Amino acid sequence: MTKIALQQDRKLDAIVLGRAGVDLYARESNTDMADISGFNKFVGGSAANIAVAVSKLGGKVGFIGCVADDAFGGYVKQYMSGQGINLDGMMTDSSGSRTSVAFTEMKPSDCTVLIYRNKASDLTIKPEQVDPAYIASSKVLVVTGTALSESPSREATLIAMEHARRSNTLVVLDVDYRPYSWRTDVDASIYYGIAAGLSDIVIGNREEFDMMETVLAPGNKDDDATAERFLRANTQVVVIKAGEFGSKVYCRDGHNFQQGIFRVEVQKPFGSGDSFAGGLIWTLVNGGELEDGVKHGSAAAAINVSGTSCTEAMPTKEQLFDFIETREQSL
Ligand SMILES: Nc1ncnc2c1ncn2[C@@H]1O[C@H](COP(=O)(O)OP(=O)(O)O)[C@@H](O)[C@H]1O
Ligand SMILES: O=C(O)C[C@@H](O)[C@H](O)C(=O)COP(=O)(O)O
Repeated sequence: MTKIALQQDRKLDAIVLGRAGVDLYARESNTDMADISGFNKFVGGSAANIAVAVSKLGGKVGFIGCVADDAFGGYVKQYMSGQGINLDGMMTDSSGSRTSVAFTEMKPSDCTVLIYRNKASDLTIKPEQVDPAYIASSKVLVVTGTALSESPSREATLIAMEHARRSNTLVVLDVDYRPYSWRTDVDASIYYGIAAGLSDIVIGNREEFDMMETVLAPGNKDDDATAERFLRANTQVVVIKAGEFGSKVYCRDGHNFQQGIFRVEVQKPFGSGDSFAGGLIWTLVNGGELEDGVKHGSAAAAINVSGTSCTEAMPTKEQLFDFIETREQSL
């Protein structure tokens, strides 16, 4: 079993950096975008989803991001603070940028998710708006990688990671790769490479590691070789997620293991990665073993994909343990 060393004397368990926005989910299941009659409104965005996941499990969570100075921005902040999330690092931009908005179908597979991110407010966050003392008040900094896609958010993210390293705040990178946010895969792989080297734990799926290997190992599909390549600099753990095939975990000391999934009736595929990260991080900040963290992440993801939203379908601690007790894992 593997323990991840963490500073314990911190006010917050985790600060998540990235986008918080509005998610509009189709009212009808198994219906194409063109035929949907309307949408239900929730708060979403990869980073907000992870923050809510950790908070609902009982963690003390903060957030670094930016929303627009408008009604959607207000809605996102109101919901997140209602979830007990500290918003000292949440900025509001009045320059005409827009809070990220996602529209989704509600289908178990081949599910369209359209994200409107023209002039996205989250990407306007500036390095000088990132407070090193805030980062030093947390056990973990979780970075969602889309924040690296554009300046000034890119520089804000890199300095946040640098502050975290200086204050012994554990850094987790959730790759969260959205191809349309980047000019080219080469650009993306270079910035992700820098960010991965600043991270203690790197979490991504195979396609995301393919992108990160664009320059260094184009065409590689071998998870073992990928892990070896990324277990460098500060990185102690690499997690390679594989949807219905579970996940593989590699540690710097040579230990590795796999985690299967908990089979459920899937309502929609999105939200799995964010709930997985939430369950894993919540376990680690509470002093749990890495193996248990990955199992909790896998269970939280299964619960989430069987629900009809991302944030609202994140489980509480009681729901998570009840679920694990009553379900079989398929390995
Ligand atoms: N259909 C599913 N049923 C149960 N668990 C799932 C399912 N899809 C994904 N998961 C769980 O969620 C984790 C992350 O999902 P994955 O799709 O790999 O992430 P991402 O959305 O970031 O690509 C998986 O490793 C698995 O544990
Ligand atoms: O990340 C977004 O901006 C929108 C999300 O809230 C959305 O629901 C989604 O696609 C989450 O997917 P995942 O990150 O692949 O789990």
